[in-house]
Amino acid sequence: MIQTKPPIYTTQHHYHKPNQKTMNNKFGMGDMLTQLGSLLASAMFVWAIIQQYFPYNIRNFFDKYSQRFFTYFYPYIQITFNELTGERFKRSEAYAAIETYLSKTSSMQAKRLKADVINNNTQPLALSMDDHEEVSDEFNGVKVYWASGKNIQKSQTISYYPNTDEKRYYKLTFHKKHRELIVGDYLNHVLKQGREIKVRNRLRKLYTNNGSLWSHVVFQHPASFQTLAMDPFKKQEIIDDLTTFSTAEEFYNRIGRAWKRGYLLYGPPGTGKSTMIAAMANFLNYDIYDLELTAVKDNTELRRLLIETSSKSIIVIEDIDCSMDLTGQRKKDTKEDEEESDNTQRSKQQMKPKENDSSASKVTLSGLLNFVDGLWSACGGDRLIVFTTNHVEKLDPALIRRGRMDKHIELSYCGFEAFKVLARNYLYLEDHVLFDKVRELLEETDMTPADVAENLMPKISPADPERCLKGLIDALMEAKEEAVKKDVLAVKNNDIKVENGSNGTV
Ligand SMILES: Nc1ncnc2c1ncn2[C@@H]1O[C@H](COP(=O)(O)OP(=O)(O)OP(=O)(O)O)[C@@H](O)[C@H]1O
Ligand SMILES: [Mg+2]
Repeated sequence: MIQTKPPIYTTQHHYHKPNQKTMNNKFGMGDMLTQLGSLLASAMFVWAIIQQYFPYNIRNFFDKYSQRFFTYFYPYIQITFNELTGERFKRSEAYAAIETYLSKTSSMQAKRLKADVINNNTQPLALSMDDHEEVSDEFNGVKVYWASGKNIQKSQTISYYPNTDEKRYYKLTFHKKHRELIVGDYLNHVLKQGREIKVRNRLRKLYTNNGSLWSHVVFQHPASFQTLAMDPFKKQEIIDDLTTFSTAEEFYNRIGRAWKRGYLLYGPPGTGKSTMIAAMANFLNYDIYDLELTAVKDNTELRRLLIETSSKSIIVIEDIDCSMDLTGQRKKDTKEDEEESDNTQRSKQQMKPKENDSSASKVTLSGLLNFVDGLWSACGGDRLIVFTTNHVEKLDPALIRRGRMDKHIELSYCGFEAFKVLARNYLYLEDHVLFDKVRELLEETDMTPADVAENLMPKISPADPERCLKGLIDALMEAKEEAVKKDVLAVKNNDIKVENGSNGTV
């Protein structure tokens, strides 16, 4: 319920007195309180005069004793939260949380507001009540009052420019009979809510490491689970898993496990692994730390980097199989692997430093494992770690066992359900006569969502959905023919090898 009432303020010091009528009704003190009210009013008048005309130290003296006098009769408790705290006058976290918490109430109740732009216009204006405004709030049926104010101390030095020291504060007023509730549950609620809103409103960051240093840019990726093309049941399962994880702090505490979760995303290039990470970050409102392992000198540097990551973040290691020499097995098979891998994979390998390169990373598998379930787990707060790979079979089982990588998600070639998401996103199409043909071809051919998306991309303006679908069908038929040709060739090669006495293995 909203209720505003004019605050009573003196010119420099501000004293809040809740509405007299409300007090009478509420506490039934009748005439006695009316008289007390006029006594208080006269005292405040005298006080205002003192504030205006007396030197600072005399004012201070009167302040001290008048405060004691008021407190004696006053049935309300007041708590002040100053903006600046500590020796270095850092901005108080409590003040910031209260400001954020009161933003919504202030925008509805206060008559004078301050506005600020947050997040480079990506969010609505942040409103807070101006100095000397007051709003009310309710918690478990108990009404409390928040007033904003500032103390001004005139500078002692003489300067051409007016130099004042403004100390802002929020003052919380409530009846003393609710002391326990307000000081305990209510203030916890205010601080928690305030922090949560702040996290929601903050600019998220994408960190990348240059050697042992993180640098960041603002993370603004439009990917979302809505636009991610994949099987809807699988998608929902991932969303539920993320939601459960992000709200399970108490659960993790209770079972004595660090609040972390590992995801392994695997699948061919262009199936949406990186897109899914962006969608996860947007869904959870987390920062992303994109860790380039090849740029990390050794395990010590890795440790330092990881300890610096903040909570509510996703730590990503892309193409984990190419990032380091994870297993002896892989080293042995390198030659064969390269023959097997497709062009994209090969180019990824080429971008990584050579094994005998002296500047190559000396991060080891055990260093990484230590971080996944050792050191890293000791840093408080919720963190997700996501590994991606095109070749899950090459990873050391120790790295991806449950507990380290809790959830293994395969992102694969485009199915019909995934195609429908892309058709909706790219062409605003829910259904079309050509959909049946697309379904049939998708079942017979492997095409990545990236390729399907490229074919659905309108090439002319305004978009012609039928033309795009026909273009996709042509591409799918072409891919099907290619695949058939490849199969025929492979069978032929095999036959030749068998004729020549080879056992046909490659
Ligand atoms: N499942 C998908 N849903 C929506 N768009 C997708 C999907 N998969 C791929 N795309 C589109 O294809 C592009 C490439 O996808 P992405 O980079 O996520 O693939 P990847 O699996 O990370 O590939 P790589 O293994 O090469 O890193 C994206 O920009 C996105 O537009
Ligand atoms: Mg990728």
